[in-house]
Amino acid sequence: MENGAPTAKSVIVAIDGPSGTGKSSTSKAVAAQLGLSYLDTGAQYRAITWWMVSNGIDLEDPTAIAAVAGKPEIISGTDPAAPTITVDGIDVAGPIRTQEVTSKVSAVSAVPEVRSRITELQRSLASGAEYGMVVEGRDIGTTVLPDADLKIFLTASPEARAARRSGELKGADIHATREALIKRDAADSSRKTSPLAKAGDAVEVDTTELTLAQVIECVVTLVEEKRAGK
Ligand SMILES: Nc1ncnc2c1ncn2[C@@H]1O[C@H](COP(=O)(O)OP(=O)(O)OP(=O)(O)O)[C@@H](O)[C@H]1O
Ligand SMILES: Nc1ccn([C@@H]2O[C@H](COP(=O)(O)O)[C@@H](O)[C@H]2O)c(=O)n1
Repeated sequence: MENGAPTAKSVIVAIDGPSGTGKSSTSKAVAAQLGLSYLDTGAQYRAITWWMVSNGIDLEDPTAIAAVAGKPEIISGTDPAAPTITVDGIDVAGPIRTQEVTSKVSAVSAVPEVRSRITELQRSLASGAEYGMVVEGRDIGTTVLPDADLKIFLTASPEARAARRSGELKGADIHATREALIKRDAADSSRKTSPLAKAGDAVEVDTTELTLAQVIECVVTLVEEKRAGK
């Protein structure tokens, strides 16, 4: 307690789910609203994939990927109002969103040496967040932060997710977008090391029929209830 006023206890929130379910948009808004830090773990896997592509690593060869997994220096800025990501000092926020990186990231993120490297970074950032952090990804509740105070698993129908993504990628074919989402989820769910999965103690929120504002409100309420010890 400071100046007689109660201070909110630090809180760690894990938000997982398949692609396009609204993890990033929800996590950023919840973190901003509650004064927490924010970590986009997908951006970290995209960043290491970008580095591998830029350095001509054979992404069909998991041994080649594993051999260089420790080389790039990846730094994530965790302010939800302006999250950043650099690789060896280069701002890669734009390049990590290209179709090339998106189509290759699942192969890189399936390699155990890549996962242990990135998981270590994630745990270190979460433990250093003074007021707590909203961490979003695929394996946060199951593997990275199994002791998180609150775990959320977002879902939505493939049709809703494809429509959201096609709205972002102007002119993109909705059927091709749907197939690409399903393919990436299948790869992420079937890998051996920490696959995309709902933690047993996660709260599942189906966002198909909800607006983004409704999802944010739902998660903020869950965090507040958790903080109040309900
Ligand atoms: N409930 C919602 N209703 C409508 N649009 C939404 C909703 N939630 C998110 N969106 C929109 O869907 C798109 C994808 O959302 P977002 O990037 O947050 O998903 P994601 O789960 O983080 O995806 P990925 O894992 O692929 O990075 C964004 O354009 C976002 O504004
Ligand atoms: N905890 C995580 C987060 C992400 N990945 C991999 O990164 C890819 C990109 O994620 P986006 O959220 O930016 O779409 C994703 O498809 C996974 O391959 C992961 O493995 N674990």
